[in-house]
Amino acid sequence: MLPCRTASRQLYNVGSAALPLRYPRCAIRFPRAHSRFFASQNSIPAFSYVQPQAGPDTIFALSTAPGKAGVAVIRISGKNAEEVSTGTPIAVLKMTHMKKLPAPRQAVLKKIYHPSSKELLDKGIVLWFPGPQSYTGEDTAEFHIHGGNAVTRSVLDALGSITQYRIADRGEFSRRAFDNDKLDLTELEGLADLLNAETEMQRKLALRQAEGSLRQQYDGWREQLIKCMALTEAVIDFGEDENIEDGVLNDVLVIVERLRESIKAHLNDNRIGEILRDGIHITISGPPNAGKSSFLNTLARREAAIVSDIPGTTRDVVEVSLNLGGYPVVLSDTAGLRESSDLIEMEGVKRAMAKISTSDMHICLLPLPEIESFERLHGHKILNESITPDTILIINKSDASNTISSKETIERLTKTLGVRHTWLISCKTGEGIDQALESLIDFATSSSALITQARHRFNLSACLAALDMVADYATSDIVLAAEELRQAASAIGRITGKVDVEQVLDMLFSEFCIGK
Ligand SMILES: Nc1nc2c(ncn2[C@@H]2O[C@H](COP(=O)(O)OP(=O)(O)OP(=O)(O)O)[C@@H](O)[C@H]2O)c(=O)[nH]1
Ligand SMILES: [Mg+2]
Repeated sequence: MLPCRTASRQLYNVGSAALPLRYPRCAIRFPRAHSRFFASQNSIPAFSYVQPQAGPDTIFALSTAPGKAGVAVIRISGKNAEEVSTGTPIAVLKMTHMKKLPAPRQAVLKKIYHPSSKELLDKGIVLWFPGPQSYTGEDTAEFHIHGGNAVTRSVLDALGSITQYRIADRGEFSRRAFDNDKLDLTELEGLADLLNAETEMQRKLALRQAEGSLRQQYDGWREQLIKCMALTEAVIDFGEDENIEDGVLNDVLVIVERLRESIKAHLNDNRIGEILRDGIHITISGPPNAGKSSFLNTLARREAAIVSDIPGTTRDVVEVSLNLGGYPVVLSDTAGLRESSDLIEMEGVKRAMAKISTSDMHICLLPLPEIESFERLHGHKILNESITPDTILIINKSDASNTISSKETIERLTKTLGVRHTWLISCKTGEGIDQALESLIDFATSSSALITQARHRFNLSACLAALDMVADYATSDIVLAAEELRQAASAIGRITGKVDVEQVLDMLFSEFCIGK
């Protein structure tokens, strides 16, 4: 099987001209569907197969933040060297005066010298990670040195003096890890998010993704699709052959149906992953004087918005960025919703409505003392327009009215407005605030793998659309069904960065023993 694989890799690089290479090597009859397969490889997006970087260069960079620090880590990565006299081993040996490389992954304390002038630069820890058991998959070394500016510069200069050593480009270590199949695109995105995470929840989400939570899920789906592709191709080419079992197509449809359900459920997640990554946008709206600005200030724990008993105090949108229980939140206070002849106030109302429509979560705040009149008037026009079943109704000023006698009114209003959640609070006494906060946070809790990027959602939707077509074509035109399966697999492959025809062939060979 190995020569086959090698030939196939060459195919990727040189295109269809190299096709005949694999036939004599594999000594198999090559069916017509496979030529269709190869022909379609031209449509694979550029990043689906990443050409390894040309040249034998070894890269190095300061991996810790620049500036004064206790320790600075300099990382070096180069192609796996056959001999210790090339690539990464050179720096390790020449700069520490060691006769042989240290044991892999074991810290050794060494003096560090300039490789040509032999000048002593620092004393630090040296770590050696022979490829492929390293972050990049290449031979890698780390120097943990003193974190002073002059020390780090001297060691970086010394590394730069070694032939074919160069400073790494931005993200080049990770790029090499991707090229060497150590990480897929979702893990790389998770890693980037982890470095940018500002709240506890963002950290957890990014770490889960960097650890491969999405990769496992998507790779599993892709594997299933590849199996379906192999089965369908076999039916196309050997349909009449007695080796093909009955009901193969049915098996494909069962798998496709299962995948459709799983992908649909994954897509139907209220965008929680993206929201957590980018921050939850919550808008507070309601009639004038309901206590919207007071609620914003209570959550922000500062006087971010002006509070007064004059209705119509807030005229514009006031935004505050918060960390609510580890979740990044952008909270917007808005102008009170009411009809007015004041042009400025109406502009504020317009802005409030626009904010509500673009936010991830909408809170409608009503004052308890006026709740009866709201019910009698059936709210009012603008207020009603802003409320959807996803709106969270918060009744404020519980201290200013009898909550027991209002209980029934609140229940009726909740029903009339058709909202699912209603909470009772008092910004004045703090009653119900903690529960409201907790419920707000509950909205964003989930332990499953979450979609974190619009790119994933786009490709998953494309995959789902292609799977819908598979079900449609399966009985009428199996060749088109096979093409839709290929589209579905490439859509998933575009998320992880893998689109590889080789796996389909492997699966086909193993399941049907072609050429036996
Ligand atoms: N008793 C009581 N008064 C409150 C409570 N919350 C806010 N208030 C008072 O209600 C009045 C209006 O509060 P704001 O927070 O300015 O109300 P708003 O909804 O932002 O009003 P506009 O900006 O005019 O739309 C102020 O006098 C607050 O002190 C509460 O829980 N209980
Ligand atoms: Mg206000």
